Amino acid sequence: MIYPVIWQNDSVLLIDQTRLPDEYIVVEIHRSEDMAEAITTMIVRGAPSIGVAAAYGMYLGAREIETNDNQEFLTKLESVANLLRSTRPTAVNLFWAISQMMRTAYETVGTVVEIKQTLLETAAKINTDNFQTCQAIGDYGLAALPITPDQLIILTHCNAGALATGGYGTALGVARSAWKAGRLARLYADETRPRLQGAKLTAWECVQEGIPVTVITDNMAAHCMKQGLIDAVVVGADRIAANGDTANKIGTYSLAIVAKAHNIPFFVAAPLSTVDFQLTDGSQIPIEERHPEEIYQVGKTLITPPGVEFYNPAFDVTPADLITAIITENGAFPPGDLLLAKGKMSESRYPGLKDCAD
Ligand SMILES: CSC[C@H]1O[C@H](OP(=O)(O)O)[C@H](O)[C@@H]1O
Repeated sequence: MIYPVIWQNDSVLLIDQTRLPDEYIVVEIHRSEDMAEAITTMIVRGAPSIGVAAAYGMYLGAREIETNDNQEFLTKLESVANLLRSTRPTAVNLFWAISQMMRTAYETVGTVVEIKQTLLETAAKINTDNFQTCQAIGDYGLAALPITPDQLIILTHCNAGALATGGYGTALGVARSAWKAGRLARLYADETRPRLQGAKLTAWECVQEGIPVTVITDNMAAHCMKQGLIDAVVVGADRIAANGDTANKIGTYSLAIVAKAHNIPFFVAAPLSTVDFQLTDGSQIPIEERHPEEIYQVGKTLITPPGVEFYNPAFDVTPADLITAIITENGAFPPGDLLLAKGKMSESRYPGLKDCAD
């Protein structure tokens, strides 16, 4: 099993996702500042993964605060939270995880030393819970997939796999569950310009586990659908508004339009910690813009002449009416029924779910 974020020997180990598939490099993170850098530079990436990473980053910052005064500790911990909040704006899981860690710090009755220990335990719980959540998403997704006489071909976009989560994956979790159940013939993976998470990361995960995978360029998806090669599209999410509008990797919106045009079911797979119930619709989701170098440079090759300008939004928003169902750890729901999905979650699990403030 692939775990992108591991606590070991008093430090956080991250699979460096910028080095895959050529090299499998693990980096050790000891300080919150280095964790923030790892999130910003996408050494660790994927909405749930950066939530887990931020949670451990909160602990790494907390353990460096030298005081026995609880109020001074909490004030300084807010500074750690603000540093981690400044890394990437779109994935609400980052803000949700930080919110859980701050809630833990405020609600733990004890010494600063005891609060620090509880913070480490909370980060570990967010990590292991996400793995279990993804397994539930995978199994509910399997049940939601179309029933076909033959095995299915699923198309996915970017990487919503084990690398993007606490393990197992969301969209790839559905593919894994279908593969284990003998219902998946093959996964088609959009390469996903400009960062190529599909070609580099989704393909790598499939090869590691012997799941048949075909990589296509993003502009081939419509042709594949027209040829009848695709039975369903399953993607991840970075932030979902209360009405089901979903922010995900750039290119997801056009994929949803093409799926609709070909009457192919389009699923979003995401934990409920990805739903921002404070947003009424997708127009309020902040969209990260990244450095244009990601567009004009592929490896060491420059692909555009000097003198051009660039626009590099890392995400787009798919309207709820293009989404067949949102698959959560509590089941698959129409995009407009997310409050019903949340209602099925025991409040005691994450009381802070409702305050995923940025
Ligand atoms: C499990 S959902 C992961 C989600 O995050 C990715 O974005 P990035 O690679 O920029 O962190 C992509 O949108 C995936 O669908």
